Amino acid sequence: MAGKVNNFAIGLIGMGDMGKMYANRLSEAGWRVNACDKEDKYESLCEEYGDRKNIYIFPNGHLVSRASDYIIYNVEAASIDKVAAQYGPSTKQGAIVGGQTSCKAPEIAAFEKHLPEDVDIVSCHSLHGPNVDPKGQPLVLIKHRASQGNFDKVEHVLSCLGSTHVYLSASQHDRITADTQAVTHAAFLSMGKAWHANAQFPWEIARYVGGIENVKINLTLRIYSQKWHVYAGLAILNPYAKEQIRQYAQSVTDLYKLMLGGHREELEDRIKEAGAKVFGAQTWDEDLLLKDEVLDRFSLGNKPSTPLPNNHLSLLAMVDCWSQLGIVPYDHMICSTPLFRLWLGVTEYLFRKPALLNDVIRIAIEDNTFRSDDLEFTFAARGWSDCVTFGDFEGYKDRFLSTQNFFKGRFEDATRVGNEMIKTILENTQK
Ligand SMILES: NC(=O)C1=CN([C@@H]2O[C@H](COP(=O)(O)OP(=O)(O)OC[C@H]3O[C@@H](n4cnc5c(N)ncnc54)[C@H](OP(=O)(O)O)[C@@H]3O)[C@@H](O)[C@H]2O)C=CC1
Ligand SMILES: O=C(O)C(=O)Cc1ccc(O)cc1
Repeated sequence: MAGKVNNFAIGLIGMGDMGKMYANRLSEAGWRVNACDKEDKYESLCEEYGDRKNIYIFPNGHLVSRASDYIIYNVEAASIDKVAAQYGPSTKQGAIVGGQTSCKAPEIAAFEKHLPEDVDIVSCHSLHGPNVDPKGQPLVLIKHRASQGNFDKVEHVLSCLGSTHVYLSASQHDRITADTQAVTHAAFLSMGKAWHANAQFPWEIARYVGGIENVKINLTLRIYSQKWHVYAGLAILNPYAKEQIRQYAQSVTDLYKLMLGGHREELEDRIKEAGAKVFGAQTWDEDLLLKDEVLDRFSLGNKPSTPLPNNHLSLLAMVDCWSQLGIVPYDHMICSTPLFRLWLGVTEYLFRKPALLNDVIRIAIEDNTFRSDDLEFTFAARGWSDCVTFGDFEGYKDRFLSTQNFFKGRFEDATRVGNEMIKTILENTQK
């Protein structure tokens, strides 16, 4: 398909972080973009985009929908039903509609319910945040109700992002992202909650500085510096996420009890069995995915001469969780976010160094110093799991915002250091 399809206009409903990223990229590629957010943002969006070539701001989604050939909803996952009900019936005849929300079950249900029958449905999901270069990152494309011609048009339009296209059904998408995203976030959210509960800034404590601790700290702060609704939406609304997050909390609890009870043999067997199930079939490259010299560079604090030991409950539980659910995380690489790749990288780091893993198991049994930290981590994992199981958006929001507030003084530093870290590690791991 050559160039732009005759006067084919893209509509964007929702001009938050992701909507703006799409608007900028698509307009730069030469597409006409009709965009809106809520009516009260009309003036400020007109000011921001007034002299931008190819971007036309409208007061609301009715006006965007009737003037556009391919409309992408970029709103909060929890609002998709309401917003599609509002603007769906105004969709131009024969147009294509899609959503870019992180969870597809509610999005597809909303489109089926509210869109006229002559409208095709092709959804998408960029598996990265708004400040990451989309080039080479996975972009899921879902041909839910569409002619091949219309699907090809969508693919042609979105090719300007330079992402790697992944073709899935809505339910395959939700199953995979429950693991790559929802469980990964649950682990980091729990670390943040536990540090907060113990009033610790982890970069100030010897136990938490250096090596893989830097990854944990930087990624935790990165998540807490973002919008709560993104994380709440993709966990609470994903039909598969409840089970996976529940298993993570169960694995944390089981391992913590084995540590508390001093059951060394049982702990060791369970961890090593889990490791064999998850990593056993891997043929490793010569190099570790992550290296100490690299990881040590990205600290928010000063590295102490003798860092204190750590039993890495959060990592052991992740591998146990994958093992209990029969998940091989490498099978999900097609849908991996940068965060997931780093999380898998640190678990791999631990499990590929037998001496380190043995040491971690020994510390877990013998060293009582961190029982209170681990207790808070266990409570936190259970708390997030309960929120998700009960569909408790308000509880999720309160839990998220209180810890966001605790860490907020360091978000600027953490984002700077975290961006550098992610860039360096991902460059190293893509070689
Ligand atoms: N942030 C990320 O890393 C990623 C997010 N996503 C998904 O993309 C979607 C958007 O996320 P993101 O851009 O980060 O979130 P934002 O909160 O930044 O953007 C959502 C925007 O939609 C607006 N909106 C809500 N209702 C309407 C309406 N009726 N008409 C027009 N606009 C409306 C919101 O306004 P208001 O704030 O006033 O409600 C807000 O400006 C979410 O579903 C998210 O899950 C996907 C990939 C990555
Ligand atoms: O990498 C992650 O997991 C993030 O936190 C960024 C993110 C958030 C929501 C998405 O739907 C996709 C990516």
